[in-house]
Amino acid sequence: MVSGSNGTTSFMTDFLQKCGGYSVVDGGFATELERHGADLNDPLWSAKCLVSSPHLVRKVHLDYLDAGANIIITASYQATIQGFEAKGFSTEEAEALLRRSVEIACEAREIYYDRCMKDSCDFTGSGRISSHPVLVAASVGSYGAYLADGSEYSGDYGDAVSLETLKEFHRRRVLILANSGADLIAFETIPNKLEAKAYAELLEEEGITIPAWFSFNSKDGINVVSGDSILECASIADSCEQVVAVGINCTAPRFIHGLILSVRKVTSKPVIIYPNSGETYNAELKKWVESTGVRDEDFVSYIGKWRDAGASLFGGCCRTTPNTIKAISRVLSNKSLPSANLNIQM
Ligand SMILES: C[S+](C)CC[C@H](N)C(=O)O
Ligand SMILES: N[C@@H](CCS)C(=O)O
Ligand SMILES: [Zn+2]
Repeated sequence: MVSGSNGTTSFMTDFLQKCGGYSVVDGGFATELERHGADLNDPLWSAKCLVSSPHLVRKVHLDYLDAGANIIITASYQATIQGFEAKGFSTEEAEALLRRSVEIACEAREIYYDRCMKDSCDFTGSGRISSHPVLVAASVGSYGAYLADGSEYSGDYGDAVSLETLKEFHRRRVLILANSGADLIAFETIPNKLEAKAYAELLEEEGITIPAWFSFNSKDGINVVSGDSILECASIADSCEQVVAVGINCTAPRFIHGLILSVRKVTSKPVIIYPNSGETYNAELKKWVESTGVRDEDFVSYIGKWRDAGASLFGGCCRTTPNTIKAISRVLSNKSLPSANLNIQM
């Protein structure tokens, strides 16, 4: 894997080039586990399946690869040492589960590559598919995700939580994921500036050499969910040497266009977007309020606009499915179409 600033700088641009200019990220992971029957009403949320149903975790990764994803995000969003310990696991077991999240994603990628090899897809000498290279991104969800009360949608941790609290909370987990065999770290659903700063300082203090992306969430299209300025948050990401992409996830599609324009004002790093379906989450019930989201067709019809605004990595977050990703993949590979005609047939 890359190390040193030069390698890190070109990591994502090289990858995008290999993918043909744009890259497809996977879709909602936890919500896809739920669609397959997993009960995530648990403080560990999706990380519960690392213990109870690793085969389902692998299947969901594979479904997204089959749908055309170039980047799969591990099941570690809500996997924390503190969260596992609260469930009675030892520190060693908790750390092993974090590593396991990456192993499962890597296994899915191997199965996918083997299958493609058998189907004689276009393989390069290096054993990678030229038109469909795949990265494994180790998810790091926020401190608010660990709290399991939906606070990644408020970003309000109270005055007792300082920069140091957040750095100490994430330190060991980030170190383990950075040395787990993942290609990069996905710091996702970042709800406030303090947590972005904590991640940036951690990466630097620990001399972490694998690349990372920083992805924020918003509920008004102007600021991140805490009310902190997206410009300030994205600037923190821009200043961090290890960060190879900056963007927005788990945010309603209608806010994405304006947010891409804002992010682009403060960084020339590749912009990643993976919106949710636009539905609302009830953190108490751990359930989604249905019928308020956009249909896959509508979601994907925005892709041309988001691409024109300057994004280059596209996927989905909560309540999007392999169908959404299939449609995104199809739209992006149809390069001959002008943006206004980037329509899809589902
Ligand atoms: C992105 S939200 C839907 C994640 C779930 C939350 N941390 C919870 O445990 O309820
Ligand atoms: N990668 C996580 C993000 C939740 S906001 C998931 O898709 O479950
Ligand atoms: Zn989400």
